[in-house]
Amino acid sequence: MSDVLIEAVGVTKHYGKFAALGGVDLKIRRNTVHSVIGPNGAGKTTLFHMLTGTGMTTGGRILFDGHDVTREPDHKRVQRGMARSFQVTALFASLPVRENLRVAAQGISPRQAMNCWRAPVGELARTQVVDEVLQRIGLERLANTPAGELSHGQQRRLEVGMALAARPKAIFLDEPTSGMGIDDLDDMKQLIRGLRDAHTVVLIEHNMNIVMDISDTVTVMQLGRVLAEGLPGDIRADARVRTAYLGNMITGGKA
Ligand SMILES: Nc1ncnc2c1ncn2[C@@H]1O[C@H](COP(=O)(O)OP(=O)(O)OP(=O)(O)O)[C@@H](O)[C@H]1O
Repeated sequence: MSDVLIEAVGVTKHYGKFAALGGVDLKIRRNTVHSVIGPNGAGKTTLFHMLTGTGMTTGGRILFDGHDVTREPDHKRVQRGMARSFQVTALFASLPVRENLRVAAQGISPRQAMNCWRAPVGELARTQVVDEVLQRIGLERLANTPAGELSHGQQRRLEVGMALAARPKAIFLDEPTSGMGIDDLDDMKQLIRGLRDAHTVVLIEHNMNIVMDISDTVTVMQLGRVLAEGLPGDIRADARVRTAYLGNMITGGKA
């Protein structure tokens, strides 16, 4: 089995004449936290969309777990083991945390899950997955609390849990710490860091302290291309990266 789970080869994405991605090569190794950073408009979200199948590439290839998935729609890639973290709006506010996770573990939309005629398939296995996820996201004691009553930080952890409930090989997190208070950041950091034992994490994150603390590999994008890639320490010290960020953001207060 290859060490690489996800590979992008010369991926381009054009919107009319504008190249949002100008030929991106990327290798994401299994069981690592791989962060994608870069200034606003660098192409991070577009790259996520191409990797997860939310959008289709203009050119190049995307390989996942040894399969060429370039032309596969997102739901097919989900079946192969890719998951994106849900948005808070995808949580059922009035349903307990446990029930939200149970719905996600069924791999179907919340609305379908509300269909009471649906047979309870694999109930035991699902309960086990839900228990595992509850523990991972540190919400066991709030399992019976409606999702709408959780703090913002807890809801963001539940979003990650919703993606985990599908037992993905790769989990894509787009700014999982956005809007979080300082108290919640450490919990999220530990959660993401810990995912590597069973998952591969691809992360877009603007908080440089977090990126530098929890990443195995950092890819820096600029103007739709990869500017630099390497270990966090090397990226922090890279002169080109500092220039791209106008010198200060990348230090994350730890220059
Ligand atoms: N649907 C679209 N049509 C035209 N241009 C687009 C479209 N989506 C993205 N772009 C452009 O592609 C470029 C890359 O956008 P993208 O959202 O991927 O950047 P980003 O690195 O995620 O930025 P941010 O950090 O601000 O989220 C930007 O210049 C953006 O305006």
